[in-house]
Amino acid sequence: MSSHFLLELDHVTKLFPIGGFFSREKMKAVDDVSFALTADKPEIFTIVGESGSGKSTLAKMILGNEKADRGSIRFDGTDVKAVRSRRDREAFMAKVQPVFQNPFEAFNPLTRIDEYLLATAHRFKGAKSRAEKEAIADVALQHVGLSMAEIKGRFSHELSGGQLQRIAVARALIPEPKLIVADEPVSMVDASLRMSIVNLFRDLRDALNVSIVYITHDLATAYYISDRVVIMRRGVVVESGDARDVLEHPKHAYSIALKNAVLPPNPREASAIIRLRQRNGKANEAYSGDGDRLAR
Ligand SMILES: Nc1ncnc2c1ncn2[C@@H]1O[C@H](COP(=O)(O)OP(=O)(O)OP(=O)(O)O)[C@@H](O)[C@H]1O
Repeated sequence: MSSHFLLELDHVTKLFPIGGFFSREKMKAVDDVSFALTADKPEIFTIVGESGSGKSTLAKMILGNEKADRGSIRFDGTDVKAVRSRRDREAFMAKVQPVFQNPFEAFNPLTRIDEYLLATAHRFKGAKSRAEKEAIADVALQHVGLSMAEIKGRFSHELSGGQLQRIAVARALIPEPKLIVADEPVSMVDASLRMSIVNLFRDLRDALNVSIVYITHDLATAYYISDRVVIMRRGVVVESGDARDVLEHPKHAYSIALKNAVLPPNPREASAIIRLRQRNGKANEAYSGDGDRLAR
């Protein structure tokens, strides 16, 4: 019985074809991943890994945009594969909202920013009059430290990346979701604003009881806001647990390398890591022992 889980991934695997049109070979982008978020208490659950480790594929499967080849993903007790009709899909999307990496791509430069929020208020909250839509949008904006008065009539190029990402979060809040899946939400945001955006997730967890799946390659922000983490390498979860335990005392060679690559203990070690990266192309390839990625 799994109804006490908000989100439950059970041995999830995703395969992608490799080697051209006639090849039958497939690689495991996500390989036998299991974890669960309880419905009892909201949390920030972070998926950490370098580029290509399968984080975004996992996010797409949780959002129902990619289907798992093996295993199951259940949200609020329902298999996301069973969410097929338009009506079920809308209901699912109201509960599980995405925030994407690039806020500049999320908004058409020719459309006024407030129009997105008003359209979302209409679609998910059934708001009809402009005043009603604006009131809903304003409440969501207040949660991210903005207001309708500040953004009304403005276009995306008139706002900073940080402001746009806050507006993207506000839009995600309008349907009153239970879960936000944020895929690298601060990597395109100015470094000086990153912490304020990730802090926002913490505030939302506490104020609105929303759980966050936070996907990042950045251990610093992961350490700062996560309740629990999983560390992924080449599709596989190599380590998981309480965020402080895992990030302060990583056990797997890859987690240790990832931590050292972000926070080099001393300059000599940092240079060694850089040399290793240069020699191998990627830090990933410097650590073997997790098997290959070909599907069998
Ligand atoms: N649609 C696709 N078709 C084929 N291969 C894919 C597809 N999407 C992802 N992959 C491959 O699956 C692997 C995992 O990719 P994914 O984007 O999930 O990783 P990631 O950890 O999110 O990395 P990044 O941060 O660079 O996006 C990569 O080797 C990628 O090339």
